Amino acid sequence: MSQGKVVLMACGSFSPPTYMHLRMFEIAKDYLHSLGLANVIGGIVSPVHDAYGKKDLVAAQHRIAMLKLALRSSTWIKISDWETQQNGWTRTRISLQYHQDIINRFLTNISTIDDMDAPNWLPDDILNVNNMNSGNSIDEPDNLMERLNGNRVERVTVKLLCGADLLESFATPGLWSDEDLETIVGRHGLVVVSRAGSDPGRFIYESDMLYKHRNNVTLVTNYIANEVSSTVIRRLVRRGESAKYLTDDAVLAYLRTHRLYGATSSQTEAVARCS
Ligand SMILES: Nc1ncnc2c1ncn2[C@@H]1O[C@H](COP(=O)(O)OP(=O)(O)OP(=O)(O)O)[C@@H](O)[C@H]1O
Ligand SMILES: O=C(O)c1ccc[n+]([C@@H]2O[C@H](COP(=O)([O-])O)[C@@H](O)[C@H]2O)c1
Repeated sequence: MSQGKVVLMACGSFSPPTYMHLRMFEIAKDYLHSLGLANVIGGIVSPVHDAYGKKDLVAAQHRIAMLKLALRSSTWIKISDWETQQNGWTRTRISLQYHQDIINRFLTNISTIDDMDAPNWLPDDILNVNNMNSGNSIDEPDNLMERLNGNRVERVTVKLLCGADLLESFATPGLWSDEDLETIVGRHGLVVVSRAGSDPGRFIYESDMLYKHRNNVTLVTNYIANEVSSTVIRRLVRRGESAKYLTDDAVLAYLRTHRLYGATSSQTEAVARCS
């Protein structure tokens, strides 16, 4: 049965963004559409706050600039800087809820946000509210929203899009709160893209919480496996080796210009000579 309108949101460091960070959106969207599981109307990349403190996490302004370069040809994946603008690190449950609330409030034009400018991460389809609401069946009508709006409005669910390694981090002691995980999986839902070395099906089976909510977890097999990661790119850059074709040329040029991850000036000059 269709799960209705969905926005996919990926959280992470993106330090730097790789082709796989963006590719997973395409793979997930195609899978959900081909099986009629959901109508994906947008994608959001939400880079983590600097205070997350992960090793090699460069300043958010750089990560966002690189994401903009990597996503300049995308028609449907947007970047949200909301997490990076908060006073400190934001838990993923809070971020999913925030983005979902804003989308649904915008959709129903609730008075508390009457004067709200549309955030630049809002999916284009949401901006065209009339199109959104025409001729769609409603799986779970929300009476409050219908009353407020006087229309039948289908709510949007923001689901967490992640790689299987992030799913498996749920078992890291003390990393996630049980209550948050229950909400993320039970209320939002997960779309998990396979990654070498991970067995998400078994991981779900072995977790009582995930097994209980397994209908809300979509596993997507990435048949064109690609183990590029930010770690790999940082290592190559640090060693003065080529990271070309692992991420966008413009991302590589940016990180060299700004000497990120130990990129050297000679690398910068080499790029300049070639372009
Ligand atoms: N090759 C990949 N296949 C599937 N998912 C991926 C891949 N690389 C990253 N992801 C997913 O992208 C999201 C953001 O991850 P993150 O920023 O940690 O990327 P990363 O490349 O794994 O970073 P790092 O190497 O710094 O740990 C996570 O959900 C992660 O699982
Ligand atoms: O919400 C939580 O409790 C939580 C615990 C651990 C990690 N996260 C999020 O998961 C993402 C992990 O990113 P990374 O680069 O460490 O794979 C990042 O967006 C974090 O905010 C979130």
